[in-house]
Order: sequence, then C-alpha cells, then structure tokens
Amino acid sequence: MALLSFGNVALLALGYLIWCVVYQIVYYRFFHPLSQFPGSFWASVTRLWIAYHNIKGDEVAVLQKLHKKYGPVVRITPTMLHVNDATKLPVIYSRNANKSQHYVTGSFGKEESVFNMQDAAVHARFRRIVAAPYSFSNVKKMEPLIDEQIQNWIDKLDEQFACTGDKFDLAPWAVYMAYDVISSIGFGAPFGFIEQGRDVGGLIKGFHDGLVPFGVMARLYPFTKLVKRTFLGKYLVASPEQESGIGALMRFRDRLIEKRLKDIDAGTTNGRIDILQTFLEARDDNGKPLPLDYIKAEILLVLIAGADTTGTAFLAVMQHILAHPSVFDKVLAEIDAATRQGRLPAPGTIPAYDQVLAHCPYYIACVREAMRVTPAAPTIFPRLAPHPGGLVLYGKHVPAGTELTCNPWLVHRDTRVYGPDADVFLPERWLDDGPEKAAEYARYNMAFGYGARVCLGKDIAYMELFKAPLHFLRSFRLTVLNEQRPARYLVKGGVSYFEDMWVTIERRAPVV
Ligand code: HEM
Repeated sequence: MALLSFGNVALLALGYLIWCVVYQIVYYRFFHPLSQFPGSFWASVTRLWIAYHNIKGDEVAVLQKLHKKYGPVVRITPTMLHVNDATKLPVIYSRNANKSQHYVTGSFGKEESVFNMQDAAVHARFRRIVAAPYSFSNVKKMEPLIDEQIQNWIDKLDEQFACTGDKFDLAPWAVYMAYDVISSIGFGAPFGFIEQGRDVGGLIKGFHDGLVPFGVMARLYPFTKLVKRTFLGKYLVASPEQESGIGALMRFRDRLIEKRLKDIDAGTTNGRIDILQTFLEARDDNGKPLPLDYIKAEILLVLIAGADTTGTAFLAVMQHILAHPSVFDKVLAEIDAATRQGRLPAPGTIPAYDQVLAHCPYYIACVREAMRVTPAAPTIFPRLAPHPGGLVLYGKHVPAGTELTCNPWLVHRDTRVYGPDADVFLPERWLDDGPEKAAEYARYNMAFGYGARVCLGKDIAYMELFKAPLHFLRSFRLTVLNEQRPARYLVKGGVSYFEDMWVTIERRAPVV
C-alpha cells in the first residue's frame, strides 16, 4: 500500500522525467551521430533553442555568429545541420531530397499542398499536374491581367495621394497591389484592396499574426504532431471556422470556389484562364479531376505564398533604391533614356515584361540584388540527407535522414561566391562581374527556394517585380519622410515584411 502512495508515484514520475531529460542531453550531445558537428550546446540537445530564437526574431543573426565561430556547417537542433556554403545548395537540395517533418504544421489546413508534401516522389507527381498555370507561357498570357491591377494601383495612388499631397505608408499599399494581382490571376477578380485602400477582411494582419505560431510549430514538430493527436489539435490545424487570418483566407477561398462551381454549372465561365479554372480542369494520371479538398489546399497556397512575399520583395527593391541615391539616379536615368529612345512605351503605359528585360538591365540587376540581400523568406528549408548512405560534408559523414538546411539570407552572403562585399547592396555586381559570374550568382540563389521544390510562382513574381516598382518610379517623384530609416524590416516566424515606409508623391513631368 505504502509503495503506491501519492508521494511515491509523484517521485517515480519525477525520476522518470529527470531520466528522460538526462538521456536527451547525454545521448544527443555525446553519442548521437551529429555530435561530431559544432554548434551551441543548447541547440544540440533541444529544439526549444531554435524555437526561442525564432520567436525572438534573431535566428538569422545567431546562425551567422555560429558560422563565424565554427565554419560552414553547424548543428542547430538535435537532428539538424545548417550550412552557409552556397555551393552546397545543389547537394542538399538534390532532386530526390525529401522535405523534413518541419513542414507538417497544419498551419495551412488539414489537406497537403505541393508545398508541404514531404516525399519527393509524391511531390513530383503532383507538381507535374499543377505546374501548368505557373508555366512562363501561361504567365505571359496573364500579363494583361497583371498590368490592369498595376495600373489601377497607380491611378489610385495618383488620385488619393499625388493629387492631394497627403503622406501615406507605401508598405501596406505595395501589399494591396500584390493581393489584387494574385486574386485577379488566381480567381478572375481582384479582392478589392486597391479600390478600398485597406486590408480587406484583415487578411494581411491575420497572415502576419499567424507567422510566429507557424514558425514555432514547424520548429517543434515532434511536439506539434503530438498535440495534433489530442483534443487541442483543432486549435493547431487551420480551418475556415477559425477567426484567425488563415481561417478568413479559407472562407474567402471557399466562397470563390463555390461561386466558380456554380458558374461552371451555368456555363458562364467565359473561357477563363485563371489558376483556379486550370486546377478545376486539370486531370490526374488516370484522367480523373483533382479532389476538391486538394484544389482548395493549392488555392490557399497561392494566396498565402503569392501576395505577401511579392509585396515584401517590391518594398525591398524600393528600400534599397531609395537608400542609395546614386542607384536611384542611375535607375531613373536608364528608364528615362529607354523611354526617350522609344524602347519603353510612354509613361502612361506599363512596359511589357520583355521590354524591361531587354532595355533596363540596371533596374533588373536592382531587383535581383534586392532579393539577394533582403530575401522575403529568410528562414530554414530543411531537407533529409538521402537514403541510403547519407552524404559527406567537408569530410564528415552525414547519416541518411539527417535534416540539412540552408537559409537564403546566409547563402546570399557567402563570401566564397560574392566576395568580401557580399553584405553590400551592389546591383553593379550582376553586370560588371561578367556573364559567368552573373550565372554563378543565379545558380546559387535561394530567394525562391531551390531545386525540385523551387517556387512555382517565380515567374508571376518576376512579372510583377519587373514592372510595378519601375512603373511606380517613372510615374511619381517620391519623398521619403524618414530618410535615415526609410522603413522597418521585420522577420516573424521566418517570413519578412516591411512597415512604416512613409512617403509623399507627386506626378513626374513627362519625359521629353
Ligand atoms: C517574391 C515572391 C515570392 C517568394 C520570395 C517566394 C518564395 C518561395 C520559396 C522560398 C519557396 C520554397 C519553399 C520550400 O522550399 O520549402 C516557394 C514555394 C512555392 N511558392 Fe513561392 N514565392 C514567391 C511568390 C509566389 C507566387 C506569386 C506564387 C503563386 C502565385 C507562389 C507559389 C509557390 C508555390 C505553389 C510553392 C511550392 C512549390 C513546390 O513545393 O513545388 N510563390 N516560394
């Protein structure tokens, strides 16, 4: 009887807990195969270390410091290595590399999209099916839809701010444009961010609010998986019933899909070419339509992956150009010269993608350089070392199944590739270092991810970024209200965004 007293049971439980903690520390620090790799003590024994730095927002800075101290490979969780050598990207992100369980959070709902499918073979099968609407030839067809939203945006800014002289925060306004572009090419109609001049339905705020929980859930995945099996799971898995930002996005998506299905029944889709229609018309390898729940997951991904990221990239381009007066002058001189020579259309018309690419190399270099120095997703993207055999890094064996990751922020600052000024925003490097070096910069670029899982919306994003900031700069003369610090750059859960880019604008005189 005495043996089973409450005190003894509690002692037993405490003893067991202490044994688990001691085992975790001793095994992972001294006996685990990754114990041969350097890093912080706490990182080697618990995932709480990286979750803590992710919440604190200094994950990248801490990793950078560790690499300075220990070299190109450091251990950042008990089972994960971080590599800052850009030339190792093709090895780590090889075609058959599976994603790790870091991706299974439930933050985007129950159903998986191509983004969080872990198995490389399963992903390859689905990616083949859903890739068509993202192909460059399809994006070219969408160019007029993208132009329409950019022009609406410019007109609205003109009416609301250029004509009045009122100051405004460019940060949310850039994201408004990106949301309306995505909804226009994704579903055939803009959400109405530009027209209403506000965060419709709180989607942007909701998305930003969800970033920290998303980052933490991904980093603590064994714990996340465990909780998802309990009654608390419903709070971790996003659903349309939730009041969260993702819940709002899901409801919005469901309404759009419902309406589209009705249009299809009524025969009133009028030959649409948007992404939703392409998914609804897609067939799997057996000629069957894709399950509706799966289409919903892919459409949600378009909303989540495509708007905020592009808005951030737009603002990164602006921030760097504005912070460097010589770059600003050079960009405008190039645009104006191309306009005078008739290589770009008159300022009232948005230049075609091909025109910008052919006649504004310096501007294009600014876009590439801004995305190099300030990537929209400065976070970890873990893959598993291949089965069987694993791989070898700097002479050390990395066992199969080990999590390996790079981070765009850090590989883009690799002095082995970019030289001692890797930290500096220098668009000239893309032009003056010669075509071979530029090809090398492109080869080791991770702004859109890497390898077989590289961003499907890359061409859509480039289409927007090659046009919208350029058209904005040639349309308005800009005054930044806080020249010392044009904007605040925040990283939450591994995703970055800008706030407080206050400016005034006036219409630019036509180029003669
Ligand atoms: C500047 C804008 C963008 C950036 C920086 C960006 C970044 C990324 C990154 C880093 C990944 C890879 C994630 C990983 O390896 O786990 C990714 C994947 C993806 N992105 Fe983007 N993205 C952008 C715009 C877009 C747009 C506009 C869309 C769609 C309209 C989109 C759709 C996707 C999809 C579907 C995937 C998953 C691809 C796959 O796993 O096969 N993205 N994106």
